[in-house]
Amino acid sequence: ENNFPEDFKFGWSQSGFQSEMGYDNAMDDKSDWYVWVHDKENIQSGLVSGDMPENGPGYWNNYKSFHEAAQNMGLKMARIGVEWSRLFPEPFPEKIMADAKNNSLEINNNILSELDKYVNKDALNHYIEIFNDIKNRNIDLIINMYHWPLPVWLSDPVSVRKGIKTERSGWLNDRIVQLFALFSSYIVYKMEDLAVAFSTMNEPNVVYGNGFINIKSGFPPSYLSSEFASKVKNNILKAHSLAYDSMKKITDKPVGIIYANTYFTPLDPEKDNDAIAKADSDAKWSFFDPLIKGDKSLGINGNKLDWIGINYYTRTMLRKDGDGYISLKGYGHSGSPNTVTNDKRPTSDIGWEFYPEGLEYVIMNYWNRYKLPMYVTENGIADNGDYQRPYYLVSHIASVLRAINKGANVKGYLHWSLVDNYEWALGFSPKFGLIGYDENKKLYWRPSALVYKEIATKNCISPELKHLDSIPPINGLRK
Ligand SMILES: OC[C@@H]1[C@@H](O)[C@H](O)[C@@H](O)c2[nH]c(CCc3ccccc3)c[n+]21
Repeated sequence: ENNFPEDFKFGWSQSGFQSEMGYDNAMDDKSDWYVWVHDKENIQSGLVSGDMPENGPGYWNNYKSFHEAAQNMGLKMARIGVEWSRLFPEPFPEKIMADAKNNSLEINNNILSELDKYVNKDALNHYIEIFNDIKNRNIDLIINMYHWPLPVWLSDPVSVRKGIKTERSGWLNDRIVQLFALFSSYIVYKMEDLAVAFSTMNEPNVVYGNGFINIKSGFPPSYLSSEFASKVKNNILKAHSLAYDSMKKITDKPVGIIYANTYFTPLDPEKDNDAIAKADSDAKWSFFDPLIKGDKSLGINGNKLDWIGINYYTRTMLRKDGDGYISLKGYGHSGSPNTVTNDKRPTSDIGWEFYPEGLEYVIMNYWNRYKLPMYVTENGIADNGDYQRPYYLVSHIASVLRAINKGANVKGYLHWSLVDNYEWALGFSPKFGLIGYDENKKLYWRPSALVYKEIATKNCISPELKHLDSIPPINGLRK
């Protein structure tokens, strides 16, 4: 079958912290990530770029130009993140904090209406205005509750980095389980009619993986501790589970979670194959089995997911190492920028390897294991020249279609991202946008935006574009 299903949605994904700021009145300086990227020691040590998110594309103000571009491109779905720190720049009331601390918080209608007194009304009304504009353009919205920043009254990452004991230790402090569920329920309580689906979190695995294991990633708190990493993982699993239950009391709409995925490949298929299964269970099933099948030790009784968001960019090359495995540099996320890997695959502006076939296999892995509906919620490339993106776009969308034709229930493909934005510790240099913006924040389309428009409006990869479902020609441009 060449056509995507009738109700399949092509769209884009976006997060608050990376895209909202850009004008003085769009400032949100009450989040841990804001503090983190302004921290002098983080900048001096090179842990973060020194770029400032307040110089971003300013979605908070010019969201209409983003939405106009998306509508013009024929896009029918957006996954947008809300920022806890914007909505609640000041702490929740004492009583709520105390109840959450001893895990005795009752999330019900009167506590939700109580929060009306503490929410930043301007921020709340502005998010509702933005989401109404999306709805009025017949674009379906998935609201995501958490995409890495936490309010500063919950998280002081510089103290954690320094090993200074603090109550504001973010996901390390058990109280966050109930506080996150309360926050997520409040968003549904106020915005239920504006979304077709909800996600609790974006890439929880990156939060503990980059925060406490790959501490050179520049993610807060950059504190090496596998014990802390698993503590955060467990609190996040509990928080999602409680949030799911509380949200489902207020809405029948599907509630899912969005996860960072890679396709594990063996360096030597003869020798390294059982490392793949172990890596898959460590990286994926150890997170999803508790939520879907239940986990007594975590007090989760299963069925806490209506859909799964698949984020995919590239593969990871593994080699067996004892009864474990190691991932190899030079491939996948750890290639060198703008060159060619040993597998003759081009790499992006930030060194990520071109590996579209992995997306089909990752989708099939999840489908065969859980039979849950999926969205591809992120896929894209840092490619300022738009040299590879036409090929990247078509070959990954073709990979999704192969999975659909094998029976997987994939309901949409959301590209990362519509417009260039703030790439965390790397700042503004990686250009993931189909669209860029100039010094006056005026949007300009890269050629791939027209390729995506063609696919989205025709709901298929038209014959004229089929040739792009291939590895881009590696010519003189590459060293
Ligand atoms: O790096 C591009 C995007 C980010 O801008 C999104 O906020 C984030 O959801 C996201 N995840 C991934 C794949 C996993 C990853 C996360 C962080 C750093 C490197 C890889 C790529 N991306």
